[in-house]
Amino acid sequence: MTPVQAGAIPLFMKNKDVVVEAVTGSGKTLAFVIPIIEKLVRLKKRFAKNEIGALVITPTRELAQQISSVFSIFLKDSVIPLLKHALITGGTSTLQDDICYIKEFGPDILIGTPGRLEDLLVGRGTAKNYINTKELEILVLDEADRLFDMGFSQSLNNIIAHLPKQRRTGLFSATMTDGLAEIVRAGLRNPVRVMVKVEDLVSKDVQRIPATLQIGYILCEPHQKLSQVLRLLTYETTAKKYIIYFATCACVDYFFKIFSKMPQLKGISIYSLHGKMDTKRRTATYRAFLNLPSTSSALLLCTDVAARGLDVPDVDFVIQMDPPQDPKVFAHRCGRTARAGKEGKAIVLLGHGREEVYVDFLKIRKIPLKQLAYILPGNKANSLSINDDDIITQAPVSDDNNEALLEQIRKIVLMDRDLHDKGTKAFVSYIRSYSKHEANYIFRLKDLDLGKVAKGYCLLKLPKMPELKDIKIEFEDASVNMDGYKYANKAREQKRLSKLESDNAKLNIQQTSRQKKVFKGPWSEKLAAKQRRTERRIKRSKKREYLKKRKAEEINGSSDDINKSKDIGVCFEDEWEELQKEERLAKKLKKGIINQEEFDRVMGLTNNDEAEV
Ligand SMILES: Nc1ncnc2c1ncn2[C@@H]1O[C@H](COP(=O)(O)OP(=O)(O)OP(=O)(O)O)[C@@H](O)[C@H]1O
Repeated sequence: MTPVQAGAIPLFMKNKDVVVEAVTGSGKTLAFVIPIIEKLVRLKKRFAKNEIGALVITPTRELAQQISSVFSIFLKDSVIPLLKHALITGGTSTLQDDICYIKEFGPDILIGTPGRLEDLLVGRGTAKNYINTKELEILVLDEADRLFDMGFSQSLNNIIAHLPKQRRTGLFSATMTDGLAEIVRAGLRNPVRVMVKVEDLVSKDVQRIPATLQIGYILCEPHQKLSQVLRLLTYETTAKKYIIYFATCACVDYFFKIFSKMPQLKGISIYSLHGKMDTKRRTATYRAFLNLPSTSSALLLCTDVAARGLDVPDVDFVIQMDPPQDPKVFAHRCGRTARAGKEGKAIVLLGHGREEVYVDFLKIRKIPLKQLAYILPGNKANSLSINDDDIITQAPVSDDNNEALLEQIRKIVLMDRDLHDKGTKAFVSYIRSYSKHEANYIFRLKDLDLGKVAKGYCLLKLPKMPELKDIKIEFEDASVNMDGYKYANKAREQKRLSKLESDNAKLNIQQTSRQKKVFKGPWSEKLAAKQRRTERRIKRSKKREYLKKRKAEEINGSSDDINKSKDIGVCFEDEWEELQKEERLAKKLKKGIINQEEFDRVMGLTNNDEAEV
């Protein structure tokens, strides 16, 4: 057994509730799979088809799938034929499908994600719960701290409220919180805490990462990140399997397209995985990456959906383009390598200045990081040797090779407008995600050089977004004729062209209606018209002034009207009517009941009069 198994299994078997915290890849899965099977076997009891004896809840489908496959090893017909387990995650099957399956198959152990489990165990809306949990013996929450996060907490509370109080409960994670509230919410009774610590053999410091994991960081500018990643991928000759973490789904989509078109990465199979992918594609990608032969070179671009719990064999290198929004996820991401005693490396790219504070922030959390050199083209050998102490260098002010690389990518982007759309979406989503960092005293949007980020995303033009409004950005805008910028997909391009045509037609109509009508008559007429307009303007302003005064006097109680009217020398009875008429017409014009032409006609304004207004 691994240390965490040696600590947790006997306690769980002795009917204790357990809270287990042990570093990534230390074997926590077996620490609950074995006691669940052992306990249910010892019961020597047959559960009814709609009853279950154990429930394992995880935050992601992939993790549930993985745990289910660990159960399969033990519950194959020939080994323990009496117990059955089922994977319930939604996404690929409907609720009705799941109910039919359970009715027919009658599993004793359910493994799943909170949403679909809630539907089955508690029922939702008018739907009734189908599964009977009265006989439930064990509840396990894997990646428990994540399950207690806002997104899952309601479903989790509903499920837990539905389970019998007389049960054993186990919480497992590499980053269990100390929060008592969570333990109470999960309904643990007198829980025993199992913590497996790792000690650095040299410094004797306790750390929260596996002893075989080395974590390094490279300082660079936002527009140098891409070249650093590409150099890491091409220079590290011994590594075969990489995982690269990005901040958002849109970033994964964009860089997946870019990486797939880079000649430098020819020969490496590239996969992408994120939460907004269609479930079938997501499962297929995960399986394909999982089952790759150990000799093939492969790269998985993903979000934090693949940060926790996934046990992909032989991942040599984890690269984080950016630190995660939730600092707890940092150790989980790194922990996809260096599992079960194997060696592994993880690297995070940080910006100069404020972001460097993140290193100390992690150190306090017992996650030690070592600075690595900015990788220049050609310096393969020592740039990645995390053990080498004298390799600390700053990124060079100019890196011609980096500029050439960005230019190369911009050319790729120019080949398909879809890449420009994806890049813009990725950039916008990145900025939004950066502004939501939990450690926001380190990651402050106002300190981020957005121009350099845009350059690093190889944008051809800056998008309009509120975050960019008041910020001064230095950005070299590539002069692209957007109207002529085509989609590689023919149907999409055709659609764009049709839209462009109709937009242009609409614009023309608007422009024509707005265009001034040019006066083409003789000079003398033009002058007379101008004279008439000036007179009218004077009259109108006098009227307005008079009416204003009159109103003020009405309010003040004075009634010396006639004298006042003589003072301003206006015969206002006629003009009062004219003014009222004009006002009525102006209202109609505003509401669109009449058009400008009718207004002019009724008011006695000729086209010529109006021409220069
Ligand atoms: N006793 C053991 N002997 C050898 N290998 C083991 C043992 N227990 C587990 N392993 C292997 O160790 C690897 C990691 O195990 P597991 O996925 O359970 O880690 P974990 O602690 O849950 O990690 P994470 O925190 O990332 O979820 C797996 O490949 C597993 O097969």
